[in-house]
Amino acid sequence: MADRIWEALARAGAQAEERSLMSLFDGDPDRFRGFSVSLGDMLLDFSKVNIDAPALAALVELAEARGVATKRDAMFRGERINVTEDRAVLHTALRNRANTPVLVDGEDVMPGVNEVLGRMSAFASGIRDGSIAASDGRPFTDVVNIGIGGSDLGPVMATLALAPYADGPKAHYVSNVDGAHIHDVLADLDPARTLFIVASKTFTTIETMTNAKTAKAWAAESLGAAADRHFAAVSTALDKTAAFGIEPERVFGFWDWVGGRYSVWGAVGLPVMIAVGPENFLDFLAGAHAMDRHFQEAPLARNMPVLLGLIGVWHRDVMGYPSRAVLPYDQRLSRLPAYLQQLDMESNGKGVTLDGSPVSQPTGPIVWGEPGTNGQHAFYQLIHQGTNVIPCEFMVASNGHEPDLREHHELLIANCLAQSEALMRGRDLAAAEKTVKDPALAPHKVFPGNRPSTTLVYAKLDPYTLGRIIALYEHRVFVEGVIWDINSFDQWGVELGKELATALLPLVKGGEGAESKDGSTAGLLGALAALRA
Ligand SMILES: O=P(O)(O)OC[C@H]1O[C@H](O)[C@H](O)[C@@H](O)[C@@H]1O
Repeated sequence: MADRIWEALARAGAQAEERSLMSLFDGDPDRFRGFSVSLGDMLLDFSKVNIDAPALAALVELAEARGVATKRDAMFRGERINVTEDRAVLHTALRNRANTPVLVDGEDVMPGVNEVLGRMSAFASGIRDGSIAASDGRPFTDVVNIGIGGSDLGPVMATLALAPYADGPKAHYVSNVDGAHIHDVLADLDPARTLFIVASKTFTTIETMTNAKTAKAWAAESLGAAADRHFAAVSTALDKTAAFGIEPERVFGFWDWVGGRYSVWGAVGLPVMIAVGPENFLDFLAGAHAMDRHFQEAPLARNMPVLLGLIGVWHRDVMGYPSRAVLPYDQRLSRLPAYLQQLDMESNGKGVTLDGSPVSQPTGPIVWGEPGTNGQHAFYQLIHQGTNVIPCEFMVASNGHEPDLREHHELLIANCLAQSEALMRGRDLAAAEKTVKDPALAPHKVFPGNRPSTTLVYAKLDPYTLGRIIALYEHRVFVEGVIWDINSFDQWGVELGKELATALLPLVKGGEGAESKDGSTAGLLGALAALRA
């Protein structure tokens, strides 16, 4: 069944190679309506993807044949779909604002979810109003989250995205084990007014533990034993947070059924909640919940995450494009590409199917991007005229948060729409010749065009909309993972480097044994040792 659909898709792809994107609009005046999908004020336009109605129908048929709906329902029901770690996948329960029961092994997880959310809200409110004070009784002015990967990227991205809503203590983030990171963050802070949140699902991650120890020593240097009152933790490993000396009432837990890169909706979101307040944080959850409901209820052919996933599969597997660019025309989404790199590439950068056999087709693409308009003045050259076709995913709000700067926003929107139009239209040699005096220059001014893009528009980047955007991308990754028959919820690929780093550390410190390494690694160890000041 699926083979037949793939064959039909391959034929559709060959046709698309021969056809101009513009011709699809010529043949269908209603194309925008047919090739876009809405959820409230949010609209995803995919009419500038080189796909026609039969190809779209074949993709939807593929989603049906691969069991996207059944697997989606199994995820929401709490089945152990993360088979290699034997875990359920229930980040959706963290934002289940309907509070309907969600069972794992027959037990409803919602009371626990609500309890942590309630404790987070009380703690965040206490920090914000000063009733939970620093050791000298004054309010905290700064919060430093120490975490990495899923315990960092989500809160960093969301804190920046929701900056207009931030009225609490200032949030800072330390992730890199490079001492430069914690050094530069602490340089401007007063230990007497700083709260640290040590966020680590496992509470073993070497970067986070190293940074946490350094932070503790820094705080203790001026506060002595009172430094303990400047620490909180977010983890699933409550024994380890206790061993680190963090009081149990300052520990916010989550569960093994929440993957790190899917964890911003729960305790990992604590620094965001402290910055913007519990109400805004709940709006963020409500937005994600609205997208969850849409994903569960809308027919596949009108389902935003399903369609975005199918477009991803079309570009990756049918058209053979190796990467995709995420281009938010929204400065406050400038950390979204980095966030999506973990979400997408750690989830779908896999080479074996669920049963361990090699995949038979390309899986997750390379995801990258920067906000527009900055990207236009940097890498868009390659997107327009380079030799790879890079599908672009634009996003832009109808309104900024700065009503006095409306002209800026109009320019932003004009640039966003101009880019997708230029990518689609291109400019042929005849048109290029008209723009130059010297005909030898004309080929340099040719734009191949026919370059696909999607555009997501929304009223305003508020907490509810941010929740919808992130949940949209989470489910898109899920849909693609189901079609590729891979496990989107494990991350074995990050292990080998960690093991080797542990083994290399004694050699970096000057220990014997470099000769047991390959020639390059031994040579680099020697070169770095020789340069050591
Ligand atoms: O939250 P932690 O247990 O400290 O993990 C932090 C990160 O490190 C791991 O190596 C994984 O690649 C990520 O998925 C995870 O988010």
